[in-house]
Amino acid sequence: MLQAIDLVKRYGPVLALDGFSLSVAAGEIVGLVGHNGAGKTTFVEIVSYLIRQDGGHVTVDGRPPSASRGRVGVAPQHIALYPSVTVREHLNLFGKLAGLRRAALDSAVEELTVALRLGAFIDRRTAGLSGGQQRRVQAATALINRPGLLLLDEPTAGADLETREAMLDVVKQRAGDGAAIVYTTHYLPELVELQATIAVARNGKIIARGTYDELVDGLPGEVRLIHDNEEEVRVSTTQPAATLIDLLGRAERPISTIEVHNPSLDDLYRSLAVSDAS
Ligand SMILES: Nc1ncnc2c1ncn2[C@@H]1O[C@H](COP(=O)(O)OP(=O)(O)OP(=O)(O)O)[C@@H](O)[C@H]1O
Repeated sequence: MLQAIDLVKRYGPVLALDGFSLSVAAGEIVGLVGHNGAGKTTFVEIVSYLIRQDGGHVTVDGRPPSASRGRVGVAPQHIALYPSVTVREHLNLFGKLAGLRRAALDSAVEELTVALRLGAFIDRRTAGLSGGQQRRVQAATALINRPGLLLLDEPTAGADLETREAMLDVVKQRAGDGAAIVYTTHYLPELVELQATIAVARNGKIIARGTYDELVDGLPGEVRLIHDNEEEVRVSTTQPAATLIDLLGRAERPISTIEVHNPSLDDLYRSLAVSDAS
């Protein structure tokens, strides 16, 4: 559905994209991760035809971004809503712009109102909504016409639990219906929950791509125990469950706290930085 090959984008002396290649199949969720400035938003902006690349090729379902409007739903990182327009008016506006009419539009608005839990504020202007509520409205505008490609740039940034759950449920459902999804985040557990393929961007290119198990399994996590006398034990381990059982079996004092940390995105970046340098 989405194919990007060797994209290059320069901002003066800054090389924002430097041979960025990524493909996403119908029904696939790709979790695009990477440090600040890695090029994720620049990539999303090129695919959504907000900016042009200086080199490389990108197609959506075989067409260039200039001919793909309506097939691509974008929820940008920075909220872009009309402050004095209500949520319902936003959905109607974006739906009509995407070609939906009457019954189809009404049912799409109804479906998203339920799925993204917009009902309590559907007739309020967006200016008065909380950040999490605005995020949900922004996502709804991207989803309204069931586009074949969804670009969701940090759709849960600053979101509360309810917003995050609603968003993840809708994303899973749309992928199940066949949409290709690029999901940018700084939060690895979301990608685990979405069963996403993970693509790691660094310095304007994708340097690794794979399932969670392929990329993250085998990286060390940590088990931390605190005894009732406040003595602390920390063990770095690739097998947290086995290590925890072992430590509990050998503990000679009662334990007041147990913490198990799975590998984080930072652990993944560190491991890739090490393999890059070697
Ligand atoms: N309009 C612009 N003008 C100049 N430089 C830009 C512009 N947009 C992006 N850049 C630069 O391009 C590089 C890539 O930025 P981009 O926003 O794509 O990164 P990102 O991976 O999305 O980061 P974040 O996680 O912070 O959102 C950065 O060095 C950034 O400063």
